[in-house]
Amino acid sequence: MTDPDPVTRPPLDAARAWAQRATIGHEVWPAARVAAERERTVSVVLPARNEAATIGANLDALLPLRDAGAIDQVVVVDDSDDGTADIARAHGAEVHAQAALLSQYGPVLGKGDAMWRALTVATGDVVCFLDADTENPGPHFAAGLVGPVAAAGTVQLAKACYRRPFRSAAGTEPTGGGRVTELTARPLLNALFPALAGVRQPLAGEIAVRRELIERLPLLCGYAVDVALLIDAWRAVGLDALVQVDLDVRQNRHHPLEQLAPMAFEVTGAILRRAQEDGRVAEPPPDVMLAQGDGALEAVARPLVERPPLALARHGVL
Ligand SMILES: O=c1ccn([C@@H]2O[C@H](COP(=O)(O)OP(=O)(O)O[C@H]3O[C@H](CO)[C@@H](O)[C@H](O)[C@H]3O)[C@@H](O)[C@H]2O)c(=O)[nH]1
Ligand SMILES: O=C(O)[C@H](O)COP(=O)(O)O
Repeated sequence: MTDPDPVTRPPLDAARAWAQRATIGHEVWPAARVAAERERTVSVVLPARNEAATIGANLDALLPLRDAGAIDQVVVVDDSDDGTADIARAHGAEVHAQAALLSQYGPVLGKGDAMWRALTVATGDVVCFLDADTENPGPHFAAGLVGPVAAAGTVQLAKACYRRPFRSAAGTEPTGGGRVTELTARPLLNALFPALAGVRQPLAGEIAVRRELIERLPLLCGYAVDVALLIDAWRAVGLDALVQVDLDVRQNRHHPLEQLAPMAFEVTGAILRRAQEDGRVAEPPPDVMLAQGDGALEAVARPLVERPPLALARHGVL
C-alpha cells in the first residue's frame, strides 16, 4: 500500500477544510449587528505592561462599542510604571492592578497570569482579550471577534488572524511580522497538532471566548498562554467550536531577537508539554534555557507555570 498523499492526509486535510469554512471576515460582524444579535454579556480585557504610547488610542477605538451596546465592559489589567493606568482611566476604562487580583498566588508571572487573574473582574459571559500595543486599533478588533461567540450558535472561541507588516529603520514591509509565529509556533503545531495547522495566527493575543469554556481550562503564565489556550480549547470542544476572524492588518511593536528567543522558548515548551500529555513526544520540555550571554552560554531557569482552571480556584479546590 502506498503512503497517503502528505498534502491530503487526514489531519492536514481537516485543518484545511476547517480554515476554509471557519475563517470569517471582521466585516461579517459590524458593531451594530453585534449589538442587535448578541445573546450574551461581553467584557473586553486588555492586559498592559508599559503601553502608555498606545493604550489611549486602543481604548478610544473600543469604548464607543460600549455606548453602541455591542459590549458591556472594558477592563485594563495593568502592570506598568509609565503611566498606562492613569491614561487608561482618563480614557474611560475600568483599571485594575494585575498584582491586586488573586494576590494569594504571589507575583504576577507575565501575560498569561494577568489574563487568568483578569477573569475575576471581567463580568461578561464572553471575554474578549486584546493586546494593548496595537498601533492600528479599530472597533472591528473587538466587534469582529465577539460577534460569532456572543450570538446564538455553537462557536465558543474566536481567534484573530491578520496580515502582519514588519517595520524597521529601512521602512515598513507589508509582511514579515510574527517571527515567532512563523518560525516556531506554526511549524511545531503542524508537526505535533496538525489539526490546528490551519490556524493562521496561533499566537494572536486577540480572542473572544465563552466564560464557561475558559474557566474550565488551565492558563499558562507568560507568553505560553495563547498557544496553550488554543490547544486546550481544541481538546475541550473540538475544531467545530472554533473560528478565526480576519481582522485585516495588525501592526505590533517589534521586540528585539534577544526578547523573542525566550518567548519562542516558552511557546515551544507549551506545545511540547501538551504533546507529551497526549503521548506525541516522550520527554517533558526543558525548564532551563541556554541563552547566548556575553560570549558565553548562560543557563536561565524558565519553568512553565500553569494556573488552575478558574472554576476550580473559585471553589477553593486549588
Ligand atoms: O508581562 C507582561 C507582558 C505583556 N503584557 C501585555 O500583553 C500584551 C501582549 O504582549 P506583547 O509583549 O506586546 O506581545 P507580542 O510581542 O506582541 O507577542 C505576541 O505573541 C505572544 C506569544 O504568544 C502573545 O502572548 C501576544 O499576545 C502576541 O501579541 C500587551 O498588551 C502587553 O502590554 C502584560 O500585561 N504583561
Ligand atoms: O507573534 C510573534 O511571532 C511575535 O510577537 C513576534 O512578532 P514580530 O516578528 O512582529 O516582532
